[in-house]
Amino acid sequence: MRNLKKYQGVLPAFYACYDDNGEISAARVRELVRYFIAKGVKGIYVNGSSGECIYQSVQDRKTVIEAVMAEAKGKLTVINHVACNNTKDSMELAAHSQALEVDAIAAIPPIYFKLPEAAIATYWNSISSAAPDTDFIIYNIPQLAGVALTNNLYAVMRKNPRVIGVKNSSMAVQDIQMFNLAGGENYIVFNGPDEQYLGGRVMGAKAGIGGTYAVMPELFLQLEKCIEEQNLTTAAKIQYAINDIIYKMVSGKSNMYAVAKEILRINAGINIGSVREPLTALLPEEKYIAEEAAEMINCAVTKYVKEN
Ligand SMILES: CC(=O)N[C@H](C=O)[C@@H](O)[C@H](O)[C@H](O)CO
Ligand SMILES: CC(=O)C(=O)O
Repeated sequence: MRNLKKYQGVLPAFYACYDDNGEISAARVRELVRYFIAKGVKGIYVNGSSGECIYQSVQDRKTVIEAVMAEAKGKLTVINHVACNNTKDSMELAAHSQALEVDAIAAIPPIYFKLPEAAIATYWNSISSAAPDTDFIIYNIPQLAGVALTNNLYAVMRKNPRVIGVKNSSMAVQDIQMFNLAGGENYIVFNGPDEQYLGGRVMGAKAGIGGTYAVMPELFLQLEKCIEEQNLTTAAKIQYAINDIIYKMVSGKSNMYAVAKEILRINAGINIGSVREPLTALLPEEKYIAEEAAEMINCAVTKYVKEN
């Protein structure tokens, strides 16, 4: 039986950290890692959607994970998403990740061309073969990738001993049940949608990876604690509060990650720049959205974390 304990808990998705010219800043990456260590999260998910991965060059992504590992090694579980939509670059990043001793690599399926499942399996297995001593996590995010992980494809992938589970970002919580039943105890399913962390955990996810945890890690850690203690009434209240905050974050035209980065500036004093085009930066007339969300987070932390 595999020991998957290091993956269990709250794992924020790591944001792209830019300097004032919009280039990756290693120093700002390191600052954000230190913030997560101080917050007490289990680990981080680097270079995923929240890391704006598809807008980063191979070198950008290497710079990010190198800076992450310089701070995080031995302190956080680190999962690096390495898929680049072509096998060659993805394998290069996989090998680079293994050399840096990340805990696991992850990959979305190839997007744009509609490939048969056998080609998707070959893509993932080729990537995994470039990191032969590193755990591999399948990233299922059909609403963005345009391809869904099926039970059949998952069964094929489990023949690869490096595959340890699925980060499931599809919106249906029963998908978590499906992957959990298929893999059993030797595999792990990560909840994707932050809005249903509670639902995902109840349906069998043992952990969560999410794009909004970074702005409110205390709330997700408290939610996780309530779930572990089977205090589901309070857990539901915290989940509702989290969802109000997320709805606020996405209520305008600005990209959600741009809003999140502004919240980090307001609440944590951390400046990691904005988002890379074609994502929409925080519009000046929508700064209030970040300010209101930041305030909502502080109120919820006071109510559910500090007063408990
Ligand atoms: C579609 C998408 O990006 N899903 C992310 C990962 O699963 C989530 O963590 C979202 O960022 C989050 O649920 C906010 O909607
Ligand atoms: C979980 C998430 O948002 C990511 O892939 O970065």
